[in-house]
Amino acid sequence: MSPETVVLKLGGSVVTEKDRPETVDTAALQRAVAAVAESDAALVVVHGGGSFGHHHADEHGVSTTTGTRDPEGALAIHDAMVELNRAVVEALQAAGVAALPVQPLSAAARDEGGALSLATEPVERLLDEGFVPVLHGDVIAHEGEGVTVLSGDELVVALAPAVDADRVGLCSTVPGVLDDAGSVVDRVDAFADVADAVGDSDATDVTGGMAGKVRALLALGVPAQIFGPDALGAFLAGEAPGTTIAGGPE
Ligand SMILES: Nc1ncnc2c1ncn2[C@@H]1O[C@H](COP(=O)(O)OP(=O)(O)OP(=O)(O)O)[C@@H](O)[C@H]1O
Ligand SMILES: C=C(C)CCOP(=O)(O)O
Repeated sequence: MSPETVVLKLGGSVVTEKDRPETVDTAALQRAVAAVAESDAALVVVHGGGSFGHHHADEHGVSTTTGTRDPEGALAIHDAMVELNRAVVEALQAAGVAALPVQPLSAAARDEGGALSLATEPVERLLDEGFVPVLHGDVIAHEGEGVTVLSGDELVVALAPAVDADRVGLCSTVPGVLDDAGSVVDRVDAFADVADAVGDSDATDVTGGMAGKVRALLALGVPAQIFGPDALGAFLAGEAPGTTIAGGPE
């Protein structure tokens, strides 16, 4: 039987110290990498910005909808993400994972309405050839705006159908989507279920924190899990920890 295909996002808040500019959380990254190295799945890994991308994007006033035409600002955001990507890829390779970087700036764009197009063939082919493509949130060309931020959550939504993912997981610092009382919500079928509870990130974050994540995953055709770092091994072993975001048409 061929292994299942899994799209996994490692939250920037997991692999970096989100409140300290451009700082990798080496211990957390190592724990995540160790769990990934144990997995038999055909994996596509995506990681977020954490204290690398968000801090620069915020400084240059760039979000997923508001762009910049300042090439130096755009390069500063991109370079920070490439640096984090290199740290993730090197940590994965050191653990024996056949990781290779894929940079969205050269593979994705938005139209005037913000709709994303992503060239997924390189990712599909790398996967077929036994590699683990590692993509990252980035800046991408946006019609009428210059460049805007592309979040890792959007990448997950675009990649899952392209690679015919069996499962999708978002590993963040929280154990799942939390309700008003702070308990993990088992399942979300529509944004209205959690609209009052979900909000932005606690740290500098230009892509919408948990609210953005839930909205993005609801657009997906397969169920997705949101869970914390302690549950990464369980998710990769086939369990459904944290919150299930039901996906499919709302
Ligand atoms: N109801 C909620 N349940 C859980 N987290 C919430 C909720 N409302 C807001 N949040 C915030 O959303 C954050 C998770 O989103 P965030 O974008 O920071 O995660 P990430 O994907 O791990 O990081 P990055 O965006 O850097 O990749 C939590 O740390 C918390 O601060
Ligand atoms: C801030 C940048 C460049 C990437 C954001 O990706 P995210 O952390 O997945 O939302």
